[in-house]
Amino acid sequence: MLSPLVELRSVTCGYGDRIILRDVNLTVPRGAVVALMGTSGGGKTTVLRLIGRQLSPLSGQVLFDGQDLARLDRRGLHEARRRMGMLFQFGALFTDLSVFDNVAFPLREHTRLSEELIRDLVLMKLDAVGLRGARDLMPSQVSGGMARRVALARAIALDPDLILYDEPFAGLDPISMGVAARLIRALNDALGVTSIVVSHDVEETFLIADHVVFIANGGIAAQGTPEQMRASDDPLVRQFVDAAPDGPVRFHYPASPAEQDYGLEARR
Ligand SMILES: Nc1ncnc2c1ncn2[C@@H]1O[C@H](COP(=O)(O)OP(=O)(O)OP(=O)(O)O)[C@@H](O)[C@H]1O
Repeated sequence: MLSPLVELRSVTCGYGDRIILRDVNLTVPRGAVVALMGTSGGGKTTVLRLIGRQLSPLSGQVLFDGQDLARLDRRGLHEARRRMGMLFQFGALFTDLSVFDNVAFPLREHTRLSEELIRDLVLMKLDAVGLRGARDLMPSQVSGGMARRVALARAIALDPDLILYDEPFAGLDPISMGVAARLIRALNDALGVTSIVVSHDVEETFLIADHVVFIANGGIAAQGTPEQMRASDDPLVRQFVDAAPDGPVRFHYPASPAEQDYGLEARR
């Protein structure tokens, strides 16, 4: 069996004194679309940061293609990151560059390919997301859904092995959401990559994911195929799948007791 492309082994991490994930083990098989879902603030984006090594674990290991990211030197880390395409929430296109130049940017920045070759590659990537014809438009002239697809073309410009998506459906209308979801799956399979998708959108995510991981309360609360998750009787999974407002997910960010904050105790 092939080793997983990404693996978290007993990872504990946090920001400052605050522990966000405790002793987490996660396996992302090659070629799979793995979805990270769960409570707001639960640590989904934190997992992406660990994989990009924008954040280092306090203990445990994060492996990318069998290599412990913490042991890589600058060059090794640069190489590893080059193999990861990242697509963050609102795509963040360079507003003063055309669609074409946005996609060409990483190729110009990280390779010494000729402009002629870059042109072919950019048009291929734009074609893969259905936007070859939009190459000359400026970001202000494309819709939100199209902008997301341009950002995706840019994220795959350097032929990554892994694509990390943070909330790729946020702010999209239902049709663009469906298009984006199918595109993530289609690109995953056509390019032979591995994808990790952080998302709140159960329908779209379950449609395309091979494996769903629910992150809550400092760890992995549940995981399995979308079918297993749909059939699960875990209250947390149910709350998500049924989009129920009440359940084990807490609405409040941890805080000192309200009485104390409002000074009611002192007034008594
Ligand atoms: N740079 C940071 N410094 C301090 N705390 C942070 C930082 N980034 C995130 N956090 C905290 O870590 C927790 C996990 O954040 P993270 O962004 O991973 O959550 P998430 O599951 O992606 O949430 P959401 O679905 O709301 O985007 C949150 O409580 C957040 O406040």
